[in-house]
Amino acid sequence: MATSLKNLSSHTGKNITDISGKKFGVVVAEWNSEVTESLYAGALDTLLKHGAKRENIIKKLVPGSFELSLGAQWMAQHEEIDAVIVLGCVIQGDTRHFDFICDAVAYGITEVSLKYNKPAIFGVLTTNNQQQALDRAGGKHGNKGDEAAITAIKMLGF
Ligand SMILES: Nc1c(NC[C@H](O)[C@H](O)[C@H](O)CO)[nH]c(=O)[nH]c1=O
Ligand SMILES: CC(=O)[C@@H](O)COP(=O)(O)O
Repeated sequence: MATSLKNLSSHTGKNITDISGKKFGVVVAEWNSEVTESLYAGALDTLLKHGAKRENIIKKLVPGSFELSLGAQWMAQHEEIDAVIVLGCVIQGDTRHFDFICDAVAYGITEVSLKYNKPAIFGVLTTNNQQQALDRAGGKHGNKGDEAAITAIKMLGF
C-alpha cells in the first residue's frame, strides 16, 4: 500500500532551488486545527530549512477547507507571491459532505494555479478518521505540510 511508503518528507534536500528571494503564501484552514497547525509547522520548517526568509512566508487563515480555494486566489492575485500552499484536513463524517468539500477544493486549487500561472500546492489531508490525519501531520507517515513545501520549491525550479 502507498501508505507503507515514506512521503516526500524523506527527500534528500539535494538539487533544491534557491528560494532566498521567493515569497510564499500559506493558507491554513481552521477546521481540525490540531492537524492543520502541525501541517503548517512542517511547511514552515521546510521552507526555512531550504533558505526562505521568514518575512517572505505569509500565513492566512480561512474557516474550513472549502474556503481554501478563495483564500488561495486572494493570495495568488498578489504579483509578489511566487507560490501558494494551502493546508487543510477534511475528515469523513456520516454524510457525503466530505466528498463535496474534497472535490471542490481540489478543483479550486487547480483553477487558481492555472489562472495565475503560479504553483498552488494542494496540502489537504482527506482522511477516513482523525488518526490517519495525525499520522500524516508529523506522525508515522511524515508531514504532508513538509511535502507540500518541497513541492512548491520544486515547482519554482521548473
Ligand atoms: N467537516 C470539515 C469541514 N467543513 C467545513 C467546510 O470546509 C466549510 O467551511 C463549510 O462547509 C462552509 O463553507 N472543513 C474542513 O476543513 N474539514 C472538515 O472535516
Ligand atoms: C467533512 C465534513 O464536513 C464532515 O466532518 C461533516 O460531518 P457529517 O458528514 O457527519 O455531517
